[in-house]
Amino acid sequence: MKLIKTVDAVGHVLCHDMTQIIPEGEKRYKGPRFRKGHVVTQEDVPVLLGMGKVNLYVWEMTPGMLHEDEAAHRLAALCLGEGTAVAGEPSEGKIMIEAACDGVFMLDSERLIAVNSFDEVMVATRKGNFGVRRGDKLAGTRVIPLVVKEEVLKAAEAAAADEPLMCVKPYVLKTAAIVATGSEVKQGLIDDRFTPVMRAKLESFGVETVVKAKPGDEMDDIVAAIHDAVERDVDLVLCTGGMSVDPDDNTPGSIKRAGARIVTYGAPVLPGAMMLLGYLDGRDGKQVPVLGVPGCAMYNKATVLDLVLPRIVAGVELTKRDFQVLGEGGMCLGCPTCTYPVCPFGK
Ligand SMILES: Nc1nc2c(c(=O)[nH]1)N[C@H]1C(S)=C(S)[C@@H](COP(=O)(O)OP(=O)(O)OC[C@H]3O[C@@H](n4cnc5c(N)ncnc54)[C@H](O)[C@@H]3O)O[C@H]1N2
Ligand code: MOO
Repeated sequence: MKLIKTVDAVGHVLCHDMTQIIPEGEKRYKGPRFRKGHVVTQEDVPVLLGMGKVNLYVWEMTPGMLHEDEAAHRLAALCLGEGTAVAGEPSEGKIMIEAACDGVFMLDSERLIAVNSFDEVMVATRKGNFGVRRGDKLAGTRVIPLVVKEEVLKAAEAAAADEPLMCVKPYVLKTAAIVATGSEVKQGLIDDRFTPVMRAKLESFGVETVVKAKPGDEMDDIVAAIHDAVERDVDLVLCTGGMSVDPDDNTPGSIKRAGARIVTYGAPVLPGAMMLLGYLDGRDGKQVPVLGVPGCAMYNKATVLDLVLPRIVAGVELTKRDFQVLGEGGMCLGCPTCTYPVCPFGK
């Protein structure tokens, strides 16, 4: 910070707000006329002199220093992957990033930490792996001081390693089969309550249920229903029930026998500990996700399914680690009134 004559201040950055008071008349006003961070222009000089400001405290804009707004644009550029966009111009040095389409918001947590490890730089985001709508806020970023050494930005850019930190992947899976297991369901001893719940959930991601099967509990029948669904070229197969330890809980074994490459049977999430995810070879090398969804998903508003479905529908192939990391925050608190997704579940 240095003190300079106002007449020499063009191009320099103000260090604090400048209050203007016009006591009467049409232009009666009291408030900040120039904001901290404002870059003084030629036209501002007479206004400042008229406010009695002969001298100003300014940041020195020496070569190699960037104004916070320019730095904000540089930081935004690090963030912007597929399906994201800048939301307007920087305001007081902060720039916002929003979703350019519906989809699942994904970010690289490790590189985000690397960028945030530089003292004068910050990028704050919403939690990754959740569904967002077009126009939703995703992230905000700024530098902390009013002016910053360009070398700090360069270091942050190197930490981001030429890859956007975040993206919104649009939902690409369009059709599903629901295979509702259970002899009681097949025989009509109870109404099938699971299929409508799953159909509505899939629909909320734009997935239409085009095949419905009730194969009972026999493994051969469940395998045949899964194969039939894949032959009909659905994008996703969702099997309900029969996921636990009863002797006639044959769904995991059937999914395996159908030939699925099993990613996980079990997840550190409650409800939903008994979920299974595998992939089956479909037409033209397509990898078809096959889900085994435990009974809790028929009953609870939010389960493990909600934590993984956005990515699955966006065509992201999940790994065992994607499930392992769900443990922290993976316990639903069972609040009397469920406010999911505005709650800590999965966060
Ligand atoms: N000894 C253990 N028992 C249980 C465990 C365990 O680890 N050890 N896990 C529990 C958990 S957690 C869950 S979740 C459930 C898993 O249930 P399943 O997926 O095996 O569900 P089912 O046994 O097939 O059915 C449970 C219940 O829901 C009814 N059901 C099933 N499908 C439908 C449908 N389409 N429409 C209506 N109702 C349906 C079914 O008739 C049963 O009443 O296991 C716990 N037990
Ligand atoms: O663990 Mo069950 O699959 O939580 O409700």
